[in-house]
Amino acid sequence: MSPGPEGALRFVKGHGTQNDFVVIADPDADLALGTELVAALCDRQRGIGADGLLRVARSGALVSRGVLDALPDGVSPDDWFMDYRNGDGSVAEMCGNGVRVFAHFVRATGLVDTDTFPVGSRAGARPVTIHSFDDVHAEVTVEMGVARLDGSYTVRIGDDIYPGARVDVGNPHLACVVAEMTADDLAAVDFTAGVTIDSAAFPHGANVELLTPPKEDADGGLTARMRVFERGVGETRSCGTGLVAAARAALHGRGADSGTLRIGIPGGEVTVTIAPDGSTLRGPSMLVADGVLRPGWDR
Ligand SMILES: N[C@@H](CCC[C@H](N)C(=O)O)C(=O)O
Repeated sequence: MSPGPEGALRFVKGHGTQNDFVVIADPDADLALGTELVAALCDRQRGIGADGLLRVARSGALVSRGVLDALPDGVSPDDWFMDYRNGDGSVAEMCGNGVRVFAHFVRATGLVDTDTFPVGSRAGARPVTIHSFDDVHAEVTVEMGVARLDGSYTVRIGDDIYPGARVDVGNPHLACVVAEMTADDLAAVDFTAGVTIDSAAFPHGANVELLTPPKEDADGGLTARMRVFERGVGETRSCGTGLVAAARAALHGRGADSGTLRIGIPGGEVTVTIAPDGSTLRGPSMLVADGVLRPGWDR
């Protein structure tokens, strides 16, 4: 898939647990993806509408075009690179749900013909395993790297203050495991009342997660529920890096540096496994629609 005749642009719409993306294949990085263009494409009234945009390009082409200064850690020039943008047009280092959708897209369109391969991101290479896929559905595990705890901070949401942990998953998070919070309490939190973090502690902003304390289910597994307010987007129905950050913080609160959590978010459920030397995120991807932007759509 590539830009079509007379400026027509093909896209696919996909989501990972309802964190939704416009996916554009641009192997040679020909498109000038400016902030305004991305924001317009992701706008739910004047564009296609999405939480973010995934450009599918060869890593080496992004360096040649000056989109990337250099290849990130572990990324080779021929690797497919997820050039991720938030819905407001800003660039982010990583997107966990985005990697699942990206991997599904390159596998289902035949750009890749194996079930394990690396996906390039600004945070470094993120190896993936495709457990199953067809043109619409896939189940994908992403190796998300080490989730690093980095101090305690708070967030104000409306009139309420929540303590949390700063966690680096390649992008910045403030993960708040809220003592005694039930799923109903979590559902009642009003992000529209305003979400304020300490800008000195988070000079580049942060994604904010609220998580209920993990509980043991009938099988002895740990489960929790989460909501997220994303940098560059607002509340989304899921955030892969946020789920890893929240799982890391929750296990740490239980005195553990490894373990597995099933976490429910408004858009579905994923499984996160944390270990001292890395973490994984397993969940679904859906490719929902193919489309073509009409020339002049943005004027
Ligand atoms: N939804 C994503 C995270 C996208 C980037 C984030 N908003 C940021 O600015 O860091 C995910 O699934 O991880």
